Amino acid sequence: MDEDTGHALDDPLRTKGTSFTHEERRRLGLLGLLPHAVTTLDEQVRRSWGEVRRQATDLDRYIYLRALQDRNERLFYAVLAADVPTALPLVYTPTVAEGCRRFSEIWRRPRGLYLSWPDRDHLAEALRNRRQREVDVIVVTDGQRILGIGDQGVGGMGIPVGKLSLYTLIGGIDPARTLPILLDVGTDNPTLLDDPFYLGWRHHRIDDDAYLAFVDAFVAAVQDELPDVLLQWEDFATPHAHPILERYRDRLLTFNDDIQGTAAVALGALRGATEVAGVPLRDQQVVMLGAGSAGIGVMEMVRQEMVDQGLSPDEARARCWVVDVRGLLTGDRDDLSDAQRAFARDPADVAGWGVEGLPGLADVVAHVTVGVLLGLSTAQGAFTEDIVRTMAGRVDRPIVFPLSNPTENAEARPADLDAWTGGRALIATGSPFPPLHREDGPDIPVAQCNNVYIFPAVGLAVTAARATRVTDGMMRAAAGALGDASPALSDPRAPLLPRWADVRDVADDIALAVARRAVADGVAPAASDEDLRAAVRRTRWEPTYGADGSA
Ligand SMILES: NC(=O)C1=CN([C@@H]2O[C@H](COP(=O)(O)OP(=O)(O)OC[C@H]3O[C@@H](n4cnc5c(N)ncnc54)[C@H](OP(=O)(O)O)[C@@H]3O)[C@@H](O)[C@H]2O)C=CC1
Ligand SMILES: CC(=O)C(=O)O
Ligand SMILES: [Mg+2]
Repeated sequence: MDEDTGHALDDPLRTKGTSFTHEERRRLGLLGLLPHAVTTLDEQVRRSWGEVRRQATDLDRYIYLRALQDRNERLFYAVLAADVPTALPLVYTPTVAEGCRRFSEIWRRPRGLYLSWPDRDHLAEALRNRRQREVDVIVVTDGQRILGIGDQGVGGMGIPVGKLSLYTLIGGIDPARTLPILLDVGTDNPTLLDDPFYLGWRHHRIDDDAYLAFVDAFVAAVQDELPDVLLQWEDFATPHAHPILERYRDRLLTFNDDIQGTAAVALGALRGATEVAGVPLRDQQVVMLGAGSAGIGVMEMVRQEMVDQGLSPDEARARCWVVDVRGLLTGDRDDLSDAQRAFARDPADVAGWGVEGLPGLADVVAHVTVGVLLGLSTAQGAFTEDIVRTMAGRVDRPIVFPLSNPTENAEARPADLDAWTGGRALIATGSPFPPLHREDGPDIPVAQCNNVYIFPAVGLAVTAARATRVTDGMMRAAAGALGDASPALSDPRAPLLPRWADVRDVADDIALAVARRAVADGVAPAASDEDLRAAVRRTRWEPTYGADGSA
């Protein structure tokens, strides 16, 4: 009984803490190990929220919730589910950014796998040591581009842990079947290299061929051990993100969240926005500030959507403008990747503008009737009052999405956008912001256009449908289903994306659309809609206590 006793109380996936009944306590050898009272899960949830609120700062709340996750996973998810809008900013952006920055300082217990360069010849062994035997979803990062806060080395682990908790909360993926992984190939962050408490491999980053060989070895180990797993790449720096995706997308069940997930959520939010603006995407001029993985990924999907709405590829391209830290992407630049080059403008397009050097965002907005302004640049405040007022002087309903994370990286604050446009801007942000105040009616919530609307549903879809690949069509299907769920389609004053209270129902709808497309694309076994719907339902894990303490 001794070992079982330890398991029932200490195993975070099985414990019920004070909710073990007296009968269970006798049967599992727990008698005397708990105070007498038997609480319900609901009481535990309320008590935990009291604890969360009593913490002094959001970082303390993050630490409390992460500790709860390590202690009792079902309670942790029941706590999150009880108040998603309050919980999300604590376990995800913006607080997770602080959790990553201070990862070594706030370290409590291990979770997931740390695959370090010095152990490169033993990756398969390390993978075999995982606590979870069967795994549906891996989220992996190398910590180099964490949100908009750069290289966090081993601290990047906060992101796979956080994303996977949302796979469970929103997508219903069984937490026992999720695996966060950190590839520790060093860090170029001088603060971390100098930090005596830094827990990662204290070394500058490995790069180039050696880096790619390490990633190859990691993928080979995953394929051997977990051939059916969904492998999500997260927060890789742009020079690695695209090449890695291209290398594996036709060989594995895999996708890059920053490139593809962000694209799908942005397109989903644009659906409601263009509807309210009364100008379809095919008739908009779209400007993206930021030409990293996320910005280019979004623009690729935007352009494809314009083509689907009837434009030729060249016509669609002519409506897309991408600006990075140097300025507009133009064909005469020699610093562009292939993915960026696809959006480079002919220098002749801007020759008549009379601008010295490369046009910047303000120049583009001054010379083009921009209807959609998107930001994935990490550049705080880059959507200035002048830029936004100029844009709003040309179009009735300017669509402005400052999407960079965390909060301090946003290209503009919604309240400012609202003021500068006289309430006409259609806004969505990457991190949460307070609602917009209205004198003549209720406050208007700001949609959070974050890939969290997409990746949990994609995970649910591929798990339920037993898909073997993530196709572009599946990501488009996700965008379409999310767009269909936009509250703004039926009420122009409503937010562009669904309320958090509805996010799990919306995830089911997205998952069904993605699963259906997986079958249509031939990457999942044939199944009827009814079968897929039932599979989605069956796959969804719920945070409840079973009838006894054994499972
Ligand atoms: N809302 C969401 O769901 C998501 C949001 N994001 C956010 O998007 C941001 C970017 O991510 P990602 O693309 O991966 O990051 P990158 O660092 O790869 O890309 C940033 C891009 O912005 C450019 N840039 C930097 N500073 C400026 C500036 N002052 N003016 C104009 N352009 C600038 C960079 O140019 P250069 O390379 O020349 O320096 C680069 O092209 C992050 O903040 C991230 O958190 C990402 C994914 C999802
Ligand atoms: C949301 C997200 O994936 C990012 O900011 O990187
Ligand atoms: Mg990311």
